[in-house]
Amino acid sequence: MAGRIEDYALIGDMQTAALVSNDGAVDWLCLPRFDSPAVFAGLLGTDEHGFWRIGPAEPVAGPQPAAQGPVTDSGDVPVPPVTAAAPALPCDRRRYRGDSLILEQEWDTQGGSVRVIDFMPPRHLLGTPDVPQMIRIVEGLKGKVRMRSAVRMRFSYGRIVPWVHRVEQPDGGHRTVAVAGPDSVWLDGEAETYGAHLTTYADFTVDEGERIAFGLTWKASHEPAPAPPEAERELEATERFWRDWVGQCTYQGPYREAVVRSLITLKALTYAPTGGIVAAPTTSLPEDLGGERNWDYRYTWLRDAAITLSSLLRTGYREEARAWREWLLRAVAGDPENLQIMYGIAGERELTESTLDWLPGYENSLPVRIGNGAAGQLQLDVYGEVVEALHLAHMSGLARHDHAHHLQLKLIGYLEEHWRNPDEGIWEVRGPRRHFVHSKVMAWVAVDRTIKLLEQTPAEGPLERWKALRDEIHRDVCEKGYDPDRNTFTQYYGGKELDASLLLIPQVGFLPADDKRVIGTIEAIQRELSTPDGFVLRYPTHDESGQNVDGLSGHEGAFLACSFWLADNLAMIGRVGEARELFEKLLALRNDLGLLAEEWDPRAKRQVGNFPQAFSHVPLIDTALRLTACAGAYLSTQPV
Ligand SMILES: OC[C@H]1O[C@H](O[C@H]2O[C@H](CO)[C@@H](O)[C@H](O)[C@H]2O)[C@H](O)[C@@H](O)[C@@H]1O
Repeated sequence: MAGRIEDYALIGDMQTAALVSNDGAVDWLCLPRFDSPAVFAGLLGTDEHGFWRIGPAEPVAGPQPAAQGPVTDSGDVPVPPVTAAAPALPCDRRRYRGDSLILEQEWDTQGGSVRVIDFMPPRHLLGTPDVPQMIRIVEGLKGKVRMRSAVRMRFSYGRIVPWVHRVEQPDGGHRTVAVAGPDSVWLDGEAETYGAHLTTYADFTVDEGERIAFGLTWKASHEPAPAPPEAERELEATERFWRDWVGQCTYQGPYREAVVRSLITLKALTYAPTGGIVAAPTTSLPEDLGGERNWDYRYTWLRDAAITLSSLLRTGYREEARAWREWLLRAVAGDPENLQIMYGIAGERELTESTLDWLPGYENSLPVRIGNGAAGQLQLDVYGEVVEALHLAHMSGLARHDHAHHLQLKLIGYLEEHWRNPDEGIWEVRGPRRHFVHSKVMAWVAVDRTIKLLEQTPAEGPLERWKALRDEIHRDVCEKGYDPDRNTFTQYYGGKELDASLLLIPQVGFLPADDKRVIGTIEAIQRELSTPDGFVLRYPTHDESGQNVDGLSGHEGAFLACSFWLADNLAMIGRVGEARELFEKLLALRNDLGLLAEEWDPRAKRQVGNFPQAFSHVPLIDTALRLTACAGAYLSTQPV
């Protein structure tokens, strides 16, 4: 059974990622890409939908839970029956190894102590870019510990039981292959395996100082068998890769641990071959436990990717920005009329939404969706976010790119014609299109940054006309999107509702932070959209009569990005103590490994939504930079 969302750790190779529970189970793994069907989908169902657990097969140290089974007359503890797949014992400690994506989980048992080291070597290190691997090394720390590995592969998101057979190995290693349709998955290990209950087991004992490795490799099923992984060599190379990557970080402030973990997480969400960035590596982790607010995030949203790039640029990472700019130019090639708000990680446009009806869902949250219908929406803010990212890339010294320049001018040409239209807005609301204030503000950003570009470079463009356009949008928002009676901007023109995306108004420079309308909006959001803990909802999901306003049933949690934006705004208006307090409360919501989902359920006191989520880690970094700058401690030359 799947654990709480915060029980999971992320490992990945920058082409796909796995979630590993604190009981040693890999409950989510899509192969070979982030958006491929999962081979382990236990996260969205049960063990029947696939998992790979490695953990102790003997009682843990200390008082025993009832389910451990009797001790025999001889004093031996029986190996648990194979029907139980493997005992699921939460580890006693876990951490990432230094600043890396290498996970270490440790258990203390009656026989001793053991560590399981999990990682996915970045594929360019392997020289076989199309062949993902996951490696798990069991290390004896103390005494002698009986262990069990249980692998249940279920291809096609838990639906297909593959053909599994053992393959003789000349060197005495143990190899099993599972095949179904286009996929083959190869399990290598130094321990002998046996099959039972459509599961592959290995029971073994690890002594102090001993290391026993397992590897799982995906290959297209029509191709020759892959070489077994060289676990220790790949561990070393993976550790070196992350050490070198983190070494480029320019941030040295007081929140370094949180910032670095967020940066590593963002890097893990990038798809290395193309420069695309997924919003999260999961689908359908619910925003409302047991509800229908379940979405597939394994795609590249222009919005999420653009803000991710801004954070990476601000902390010294230029290569990712260059790669994403190339991705963007390929993905959006063509008429700006056809711009989508999101694409596949290689720029695919067809992201048709469907449901996987055989999966019971995470804690019965149905439906489980793949694809995302939001791909067909109109979200005008995206133009602002993309142009802002291109602008920042330019300001950070990334070499001018003629196509990027041309694209930017084309986007403004499109906006000039369309900014007056209603849209679905930043929150992708599945209700009627509206004149969302945030969308108009971001249209202003797009025009503003393009004017700055034209002023700074010898490029051609209708500068005066666009200056007039910029003024017109500004006037329109201030007239129609601001409620003078309540001294606050509103969610949409003529509406009364608030929206946390309005917190971006001072951040993007639409109005200065000390403008009374900005301060009024911040205070109104604090009053009307805050949870009792002081976190922030994106918008009210219900009107005064209790009706849902976003086309969906149920409630959602506090939106973590918006809560960071509030902290950021408070710092901008000089309420730095309050900002710091809120920021630190938000940091405390991270799991023990520093990871954040999309939302926080203030009633259940649990993380909810897809995990880990770029849209949460980006504002964490941005607010950390802001607070550090407020303290005068951020000495980098990067813009904040
Ligand atoms: O809640 C409704 C919408 O939720 C998802 O969108 C959210 O996630 C996106 C990716 O991080 C983000 O860009 C967007 O601003 C969020 O609202 C979902 O993908 C949508 O289909 C859904 O309508």
